[in-house]
Amino acid sequence: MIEIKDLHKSYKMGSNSLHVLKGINFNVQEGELVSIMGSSGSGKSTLLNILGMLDEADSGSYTLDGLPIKNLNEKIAARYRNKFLGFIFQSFNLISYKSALDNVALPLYYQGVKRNERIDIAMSYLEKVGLAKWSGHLPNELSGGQKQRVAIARALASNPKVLLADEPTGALDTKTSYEVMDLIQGINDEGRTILVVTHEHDIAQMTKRIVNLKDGLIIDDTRVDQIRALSNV
Ligand SMILES: Nc1ncnc2c1ncn2[C@@H]1O[C@H](COP(=O)(O)OP(=O)(O)OP(=O)(O)O)[C@@H](O)[C@H]1O
Repeated sequence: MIEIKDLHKSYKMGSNSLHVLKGINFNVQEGELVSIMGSSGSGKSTLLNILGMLDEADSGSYTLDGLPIKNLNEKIAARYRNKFLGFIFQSFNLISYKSALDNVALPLYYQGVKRNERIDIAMSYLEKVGLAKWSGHLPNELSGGQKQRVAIARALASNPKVLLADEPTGALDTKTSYEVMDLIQGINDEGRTILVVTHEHDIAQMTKRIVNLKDGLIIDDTRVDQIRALSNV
């Protein structure tokens, strides 16, 4: 589903340049649930932004579902993003003056889906995340966990192949974090490919594979069941 080869990215700062990704290689198969870990500044968000087609690498290649992602004009990039990718953010990024239902329906509006159909689809995803009863509520009438559920329903509404989650539990307490990860696991069990950026080890342990970044390089890439097997020895 995702193939990354020798990816490099630097940021220019005046006459200096900061080399953030220094040759990243990794593949994600369809249906995987992968966490990307690493300390602050290791390049996690930079990598996620490139995977999300919000930024481009300086060199190397990125292939998404067989399509090379390079030099796309913004219109085509936006079409690919809508078709392939759903985003979940730490701060939920819900529109404050729209109801939960309208927030979930918004990506469908941009895809040109008719209003009645948009509402039906959005409602079915709110049901899926357990929030049908809250459909008419504004984001500030919801708890953090409920807001993240709405954001997950919104990410799913356009039926993307891959979900990209940037610190999805970063603003939540421990119990709510585990509930949101349970939901993410359930969505993955249905076959959806999911990448989760997190700096929390407990959260990464709830995925199936942990990729560790350090100073712009992958220093470890391990299946969680192997870690469990080793810790049981
Ligand atoms: N747009 C930018 N311009 C200049 N430097 C940037 C930019 N974005 C990120 N950086 C720098 O690149 C490095 C990697 O940042 P990045 O946000 O990818 O790390 P991260 O692992 O996600 O960190 P955190 O866990 O703190 O979010 C940092 O030193 C950061 O200051």
